Amino acid sequence: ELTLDVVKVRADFPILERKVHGYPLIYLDNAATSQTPRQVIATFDDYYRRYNANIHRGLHTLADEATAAYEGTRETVRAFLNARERREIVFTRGTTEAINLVANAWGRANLKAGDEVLVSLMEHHSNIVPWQLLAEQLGIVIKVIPVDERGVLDLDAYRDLFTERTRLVAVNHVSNAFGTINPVKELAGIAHAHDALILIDGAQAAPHEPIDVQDIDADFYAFSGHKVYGPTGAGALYGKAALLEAMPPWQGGGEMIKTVSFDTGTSFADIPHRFEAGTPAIAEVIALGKALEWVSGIGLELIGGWEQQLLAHATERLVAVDGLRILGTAPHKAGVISFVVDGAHSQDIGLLIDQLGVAIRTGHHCAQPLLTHFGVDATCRASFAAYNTPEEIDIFVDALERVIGMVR
Ligand SMILES: Cc1ncc(COP(=O)(O)O)c(CN[C@@H](CS)C(=O)O)c1O
Repeated sequence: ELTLDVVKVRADFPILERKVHGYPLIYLDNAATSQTPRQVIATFDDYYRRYNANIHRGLHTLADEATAAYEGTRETVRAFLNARERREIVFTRGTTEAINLVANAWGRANLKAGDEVLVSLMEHHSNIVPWQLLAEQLGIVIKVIPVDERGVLDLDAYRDLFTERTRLVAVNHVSNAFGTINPVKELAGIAHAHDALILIDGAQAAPHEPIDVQDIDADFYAFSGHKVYGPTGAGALYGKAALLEAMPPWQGGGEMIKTVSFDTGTSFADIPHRFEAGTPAIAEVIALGKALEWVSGIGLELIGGWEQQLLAHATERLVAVDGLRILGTAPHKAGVISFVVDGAHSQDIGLLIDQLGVAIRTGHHCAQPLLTHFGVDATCRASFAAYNTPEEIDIFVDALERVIGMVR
């Protein structure tokens, strides 16, 4: 079957030529942020050289060109998520802002004291803390969906958690700490059967597999551009049109209004601009569109298949390391591996392996409740992308063996 041409892919990433402490960079922290292809980098240069202007307002050529490029990305994101309508795509800074938008614009208008929100134990803090803030301010109740010893969401417990007060399920599509891929279509069906909505945090799914929000029947879906080979500062919230239309704005300012008057009050813009107050990160949004075009040019299925091969190779090599324990052993995982090593602190491993040019992440990965449940306060985490290779994984594991020898 078709396989990804990793040499061709790597040629698009100038940063991969870098040396770190004299060693070739081995970048395995893609769950934190992915690297940026030259086509995306060039977008910034082109924008600021040729058509930088504020959007939606000016009636001049540059403003028209900037607006067309910005709104062109809305169509690119619509297609990427297979949303029905372009107006169902709201640009945000990223996943965190998207989730906060839902919590504040939908949550405050629709949740009242005693209403229940189901959140899984494997959530990232950006899909926990906004709901905790609402719980403090509105008196809503957060219930935690447990996971089993593999880091797989407990579906039976999920079903049992629903009551007539359950209004929303907030879950990630893929765990950034353990790599678990959740059956979001099934989770959505169960939520809807109980008249609850579902928000899906897609930050770690968007880079690894095709997303179809209509097939999933997601009510809200969020992702960040910088994890899908795009820039920081641009991401998107998908929301069903009927839900977005019924939501009040969450930030006030220019762009999100139709008319403003001290006498007759203010009327708000239609969706999605109602949720895009002020001057946005124009170049970043345009670059996000270019990143998604780059991904589609390679093919997400091909990227996902390649990462599965890398995950299998890395898992095979890591399980052979003496004293190493992998956390997160779901049968259905994305390219993320968390592990601990007996007798060695994760942070020490991360610092020392960096001296050999290898970039992994160590710590709690903004998933403290999950790690605490598994009895650790930190793990080492390697996460893969389209430009990684089996040879890089071998260099990583050989370096890991060396470093473990030093710290033990
Ligand atoms: C599942 C999940 N959900 C939300 C976020 C937040 O994305 P932002 O672009 O920062 O808003 C992230 C980002 N996780 C990074 C930084 S903590 C990681 O190293 O795993 C995520 O993985």
